[in-house]
Amino acid sequence: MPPAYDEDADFDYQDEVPEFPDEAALDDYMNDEEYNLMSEVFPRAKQELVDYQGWDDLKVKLAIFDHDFDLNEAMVKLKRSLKKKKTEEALPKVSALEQLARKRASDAKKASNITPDAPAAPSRLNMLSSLRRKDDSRLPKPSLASRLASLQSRKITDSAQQASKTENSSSRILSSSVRTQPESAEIVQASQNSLMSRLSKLRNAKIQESSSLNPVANIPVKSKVKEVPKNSIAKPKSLSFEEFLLTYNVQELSENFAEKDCDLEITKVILKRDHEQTCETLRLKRKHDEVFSVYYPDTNNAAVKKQAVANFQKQSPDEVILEAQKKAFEEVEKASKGVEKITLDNSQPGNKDGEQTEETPDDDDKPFVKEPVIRTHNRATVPTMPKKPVDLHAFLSQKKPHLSFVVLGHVDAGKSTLMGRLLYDVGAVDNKLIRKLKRESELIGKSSFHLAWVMDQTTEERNRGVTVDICTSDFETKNATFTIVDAPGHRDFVPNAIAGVSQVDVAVLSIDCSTDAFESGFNLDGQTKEHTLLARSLGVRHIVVAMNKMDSVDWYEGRFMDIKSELLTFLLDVGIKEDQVSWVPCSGLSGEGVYEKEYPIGQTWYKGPSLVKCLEQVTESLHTKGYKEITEAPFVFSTLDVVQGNKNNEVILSGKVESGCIQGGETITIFPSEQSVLVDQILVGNNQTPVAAAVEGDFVSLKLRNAFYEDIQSGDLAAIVGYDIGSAQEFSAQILTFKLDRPLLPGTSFMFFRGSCEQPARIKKLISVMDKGDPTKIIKKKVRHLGSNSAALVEIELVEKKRRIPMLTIGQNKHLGRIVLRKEGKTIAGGVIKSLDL
Ligand SMILES: Nc1nc2c(ncn2[C@@H]2O[C@H](COP(=O)(O)OP(=O)(O)OP(=O)(O)O)[C@@H](O)[C@H]2O)c(=O)[nH]1
Repeated sequence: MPPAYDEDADFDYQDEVPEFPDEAALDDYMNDEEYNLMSEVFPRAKQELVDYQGWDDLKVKLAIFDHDFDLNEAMVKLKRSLKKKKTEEALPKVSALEQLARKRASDAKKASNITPDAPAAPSRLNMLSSLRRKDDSRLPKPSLASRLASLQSRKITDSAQQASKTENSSSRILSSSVRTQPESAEIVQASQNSLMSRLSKLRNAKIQESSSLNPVANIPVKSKVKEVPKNSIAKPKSLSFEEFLLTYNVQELSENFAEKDCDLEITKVILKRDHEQTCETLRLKRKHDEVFSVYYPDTNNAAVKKQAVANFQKQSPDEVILEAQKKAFEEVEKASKGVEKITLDNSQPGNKDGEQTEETPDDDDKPFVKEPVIRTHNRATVPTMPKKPVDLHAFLSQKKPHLSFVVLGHVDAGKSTLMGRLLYDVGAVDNKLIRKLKRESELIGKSSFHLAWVMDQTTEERNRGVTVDICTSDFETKNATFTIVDAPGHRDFVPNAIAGVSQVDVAVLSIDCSTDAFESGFNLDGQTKEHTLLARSLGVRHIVVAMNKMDSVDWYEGRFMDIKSELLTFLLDVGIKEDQVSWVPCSGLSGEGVYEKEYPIGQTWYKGPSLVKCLEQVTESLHTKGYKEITEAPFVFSTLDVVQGNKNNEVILSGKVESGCIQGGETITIFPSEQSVLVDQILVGNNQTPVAAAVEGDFVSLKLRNAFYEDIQSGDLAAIVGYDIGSAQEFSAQILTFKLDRPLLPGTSFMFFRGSCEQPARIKKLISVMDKGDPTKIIKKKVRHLGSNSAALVEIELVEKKRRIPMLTIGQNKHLGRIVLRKEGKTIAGGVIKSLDL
């Protein structure tokens, strides 16, 4: 049994960012690009928060992450939720001016206590202050103003280079600059207050000058400084500019000092700080936007807008791939349509009478040949009586019980040989035919296949050595009559196997017991498991395991037991009960264990019945329906084969009586064409012997009169007049999924099989998931996807609206209400139809 598919392990449908228990978790969550950005922004954020309390690293990182690494935004948000530290500077009730006054007073006091002989060590303030003096010989560096000017000009040059780079880079980066331009303006605006706006004029003047000159050496700093009127200096003389700014942030400066009181150099320092901060923020933001954002032309610049629009009109790499994939699928579809058409075209109807209700498929849809058009006819409403009514009581009591069984198994498991042997041994095939087949097979060097050829009748099957189509053969023993359906073992013909399995009550599972053969048929892509799942899904009531080719392992009991134990585990896992399985060692080639041929002397450990005897026993145990049940049920027939008769409008339908009974002279309606036809004769067996009646379970041929051959296909259903069979395009089904490579989602497409009908279909809706052991127990109602090994109620929609499939629910018929879903060459689910949306 495949392990249950863990729905939630593989598929995380949550789009939200998860909760992070700690900093490490957040770091792990970020991709490389985000992590690098965080490493750049985070230290700056921490610096900004030195005056605040109540934060930790995780909180700060989360704020940055939540604001897409926009430091300004993150800080604004974070600071709102934090408290300022209660430092002297931060005391809310003391104004900046008052603090300044206090500080000056205390400085003055300290200065008065210092004696001239013992000069106090110069305070840091004084040192810095003295460093600024122009005539100070210890000052080799340019003044703060000149340093600022040089810095600004460097930044400007950088920005100019950056801008030109941006313009020449890819369309995406161009778009990035498009987007960030207005934002940069906003950021600058936001970070500048009334003081800043005035000072920006000064900065602009500086930018103009410095961009034309060597930023450091050539600027005549003093003269430049002189251009700005130096008003009274409000800054305490004892404070350096740096210290002054450390004491007061930009906001406080702008609020508490009149513009005229501002020292030019204070302004410059503010400018410097502000400019650096702005440049850094912009750089980070641009970097982030390039990586993560989708850009839109939100500028009034027509050229940029045009460029951005042009960029977006090009195909993205994803679109290129999707387009290529789409084309590839179209090619495949086109090719497969052609193949489909070649076979379907054989059954093209002629222009006969009858009302045509189907549209002619348009040429775009079907480029090669037209779909067969199934016409709808006027159906009869009044039943007709049997020509020569039979006493059904007497008929049923004389009739031997009948059993139909399918032969399943991996390719080359010896199915055809086994059935050939069986037919030969029970006398259904005469010696003459066997000799002829032996001669023919020897001629092409395949003498061991002569028994298989009893079943594999077409030239293709004989040449390839594999069964392609399903073929049926009848035989009879003393106690029962049988119909064998030989299904192909090759995986390419599983749809044919489905058609075969859906017709029968019992499956004979042929296992190749020769060395390593069981293992290759059972493991991986072997057909043994898939066939067993089909048998289980399609309502097979008993499985007889033919442990075949035992001659090749000298009837070794150990081999038999090993295979039995492994296979039984699987059968139990898929829901088959132990008493629904029988085990028979045999050899199709030599005949031991098939019918009456004794086992060789070496085989002493198996005392059970031969394969045929075992089938007789099973027939008896399943044959439980009596006269009342059979006669009261509506006659329903499923078609396996359609042959045109010799007479005009004569058609022979071969198939199985699914319920009820029929006699010659009665009228039936065939669906979906809804033509009502008279049953002229009922024929059974390999020799097509006429019989008076056919009852549930019988494989018969119905010779019909007044039938339109071209409107009948294999898979059609027929019923007694008055019983309606619909052709739904949508229906609800209870399915059991097998091992899935991918979960089933609404919209998942697959091939739908009902009997020998197949059509592309998709999941329309997942309604609920139920307990596998008890389908009445609903486990989950809101279902987003369906994993392996789950039982669920789903809505299925057939894709090809023009090809109608007649259907019955499981409540109406235990066999015909069963379905199989396959995808990419694998059986993915089996199920039953619960209700039809007619
Ligand atoms: N030793 C031995 N060989 C067997 C036996 N039965 C079949 N074979 C050989 O196995 C090969 C395949 O036999 P088939 O009967 O064609 O197998 P199959 O399962 O019908 O094959 P498909 O129809 O292709 O799935 C042939 O060469 C047979 O001669 C058997 O009982 N013993």
